[in-house]
Amino acid sequence: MNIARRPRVGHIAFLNCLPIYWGLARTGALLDVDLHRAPPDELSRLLVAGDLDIGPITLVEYLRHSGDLLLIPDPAVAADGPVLSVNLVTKTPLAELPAAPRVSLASTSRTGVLLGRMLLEDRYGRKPSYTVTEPDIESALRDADAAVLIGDEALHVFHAHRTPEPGGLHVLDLAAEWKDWTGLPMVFAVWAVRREYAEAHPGIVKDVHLAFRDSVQRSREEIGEVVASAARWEPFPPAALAEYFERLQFGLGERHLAGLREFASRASRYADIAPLRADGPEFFETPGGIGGARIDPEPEIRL
Ligand SMILES: C=C(O[C@@H]1C=C(C(=O)O)C=C[C@H]1O)C(=O)O
Repeated sequence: MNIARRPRVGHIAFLNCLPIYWGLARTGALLDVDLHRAPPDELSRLLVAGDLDIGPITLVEYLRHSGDLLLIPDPAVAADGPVLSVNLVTKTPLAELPAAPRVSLASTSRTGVLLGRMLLEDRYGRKPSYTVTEPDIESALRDADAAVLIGDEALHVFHAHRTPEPGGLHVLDLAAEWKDWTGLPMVFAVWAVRREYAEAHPGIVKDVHLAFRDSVQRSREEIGEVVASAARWEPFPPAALAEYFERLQFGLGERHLAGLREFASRASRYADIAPLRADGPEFFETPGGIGGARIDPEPEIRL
């Protein structure tokens, strides 16, 4: 009997991850992982607790637990400018927001809400009081002047209020604000592996990494199909989905790492987050390098 178990891998239950997982179904790699689909706060908790082996973790929780984790360079959920789905939603224009506004923070978010706090306090000079609420707009704005929302709900609110109307809500894209403030991309979620799992199963980690890399590449090549299949089930028109997937970035380049480090150094002033090591973040070392032989070799295809 084969007693090996599949790696337990997280899947954020948001549209933004569709292009990351799309290709796993196309290549069959989906059958080699035990996939858990949940909101990002839940996935982060499971990875930190050791109930998942590899997968997405919101940047703030990665920074809190970086000693137990190794970063995988892609995928990631990032944006260099507007992301459309991490928003500060206000009842008045930002300039008219009270000096001490009541601000709701979506319960599913750790990174977007901390970014919102940084901007409100350090950039816009407010002294908010915060409440964590359910992640939908009605709950969030019931007793508040403003709310930080993420994911599909934030994307809905963005589209509903894209064209400002008298008495309507105001939507501020926090990744765009971050870029304006720092000149850098914003990284919302990274993929990480538990350190002990990486030590015990480096070949599996490498294969999972390469499967995700292939998947994202395939999605980019077949983006029309990704959009068409999402549009069948999701309440967004194809053009909105195409625009969204165009905005999202799914890997960590040098500028993303600079953005990540900048966020980490500011974050340690707000929350119980230790500064990153000077040479951090620490990456999973792919055995044989990314271009090296696969642990589970595939026949080479020659044309
Ligand atoms: C861009 C997004 O990034 C998300 C934001 C997160 C957070 O704020 O903690 C967590 C995971 C990411 O998927 C989004 O969900 O809209």
